[in-house]
Amino acid sequence: MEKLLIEGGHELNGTVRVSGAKNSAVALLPATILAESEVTIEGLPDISDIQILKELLEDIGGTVSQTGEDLTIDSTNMIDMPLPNGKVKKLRASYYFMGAMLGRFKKAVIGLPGGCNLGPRPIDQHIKGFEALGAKVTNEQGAVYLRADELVGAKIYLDVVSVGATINIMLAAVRAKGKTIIENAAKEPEIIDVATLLNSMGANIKGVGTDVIRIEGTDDLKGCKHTIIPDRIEAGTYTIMAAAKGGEVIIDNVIPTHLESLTAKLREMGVEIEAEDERLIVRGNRPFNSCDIKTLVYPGFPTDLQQPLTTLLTQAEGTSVVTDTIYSARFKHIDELRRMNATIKIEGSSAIITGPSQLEGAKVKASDLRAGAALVAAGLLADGITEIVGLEHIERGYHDITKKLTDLGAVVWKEAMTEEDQKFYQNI
Ligand SMILES: CC(=O)N[C@H]1[C@@H](OP(=O)(O)OP(=O)(O)OC[C@H]2O[C@@H](n3ccc(=O)[nH]c3=O)[C@H](O)[C@@H]2O)O[C@H](CO)[C@@H](O)[C@@H]1O
Ligand SMILES: C=C(OP(=O)(O)O)C(=O)O
Repeated sequence: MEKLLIEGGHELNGTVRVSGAKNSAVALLPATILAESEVTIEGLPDISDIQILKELLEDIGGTVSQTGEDLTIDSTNMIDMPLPNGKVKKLRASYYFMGAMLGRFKKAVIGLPGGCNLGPRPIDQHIKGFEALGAKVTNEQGAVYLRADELVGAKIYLDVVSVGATINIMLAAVRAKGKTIIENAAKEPEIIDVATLLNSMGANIKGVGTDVIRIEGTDDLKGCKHTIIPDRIEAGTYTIMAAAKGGEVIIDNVIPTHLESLTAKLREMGVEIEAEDERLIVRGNRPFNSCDIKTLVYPGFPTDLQQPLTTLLTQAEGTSVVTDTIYSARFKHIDELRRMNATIKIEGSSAIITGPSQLEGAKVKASDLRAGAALVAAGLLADGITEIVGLEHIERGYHDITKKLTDLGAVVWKEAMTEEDQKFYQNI
């Protein structure tokens, strides 16, 4: 087991290139099951979620070959192998095997998904959608069993705006007979990316990016090539880090409109940001103004950037309130930030941050992916050395964060955990 060490205080300068979007990638790979031939996805991030999905595709009989950041998946010989446990529990997006396998085989057995522990993360809307398409869905000993004689298009109204349910229903509906309409659909850019791949395979999906998606089903899907969109959450994380410790940092390979909710808030705080076609130029200008944030579905402020932004708000003058309306308990990073001398209290689904605080290096634990990103940002700002464990969470979503930060001038390295560390971290 390794820990990440950061010597705080160093200014960041230079260019960081953003990788392909995790939340697209984790849906694009299962979507290839539907093609029954060869699909190439270009520009995938090198993160542990992708490694696991690759293995799951091989477990059901797929052939996966890799050239640099590109994967080619041949799904011709895949079978409806049950995937009840083990790897599926290591990530959230294994739930996309439900929609994709149901679409292709009309049958699937998939363990309940894992992913970041952010409080309750039900999948009732996914199941409601599959049932509306004609599947019988049961839950037995932690696995979801799905079976349909045939899938028939239906009108499905989502009670909750859900990224996962919107994509999962799309995956099954592209192979259903007739027309499916998803109402109150989510509008995140990753959903558009998945629909673009499916349409390149021969699907007929209209309306993605709005809250009504119309799908005309077909069994005639084929192989294709697709380039993934850049990761707006990784880009946002580096933008926040650049605001905290720039210097001048260029965030390269971004779609600036995907980040407008963040850049608007950062400008309100006093951060200087120039947006060009595919890059952001960020300059950290102290003092920072305090501001209030409420996470919302896209195009609102993303919950996945709430935790890293909280770290930056510890540097703002006065009181800021961060409210998470998507995951009301997504605050596991707060105790760790307090350990580093931040002044933050939690009231209901809000964190109330009073700044500015000089953060101090400490031994802290990343309990989930974006908590990890928040702690890395705190380590860059802190006096002295910060030690972070829980790297397995960070590596689910950040392609080589150590190298990217080192290239910007941060002092960051990994070390093996000692027995003393193991004992210390068991108690926090
Ligand atoms: C792999 C992936 O893409 N993960 C992202 C995805 O997660 P995920 O797709 O799991 O998140 P959803 O958009 O589904 O969840 C949004 C809200 O709806 C609720 N809900 C969801 C489904 C359901 O059937 N019933 C229900 O009540 C959830 O508990 C949550 O409160 O979107 C989240 C919200 O932007 C992000 O934080 C995650 O990074
Ligand atoms: C919550 C996240 O991921 P997942 O849904 O994969 O757990 C995230 O990317 O911040």
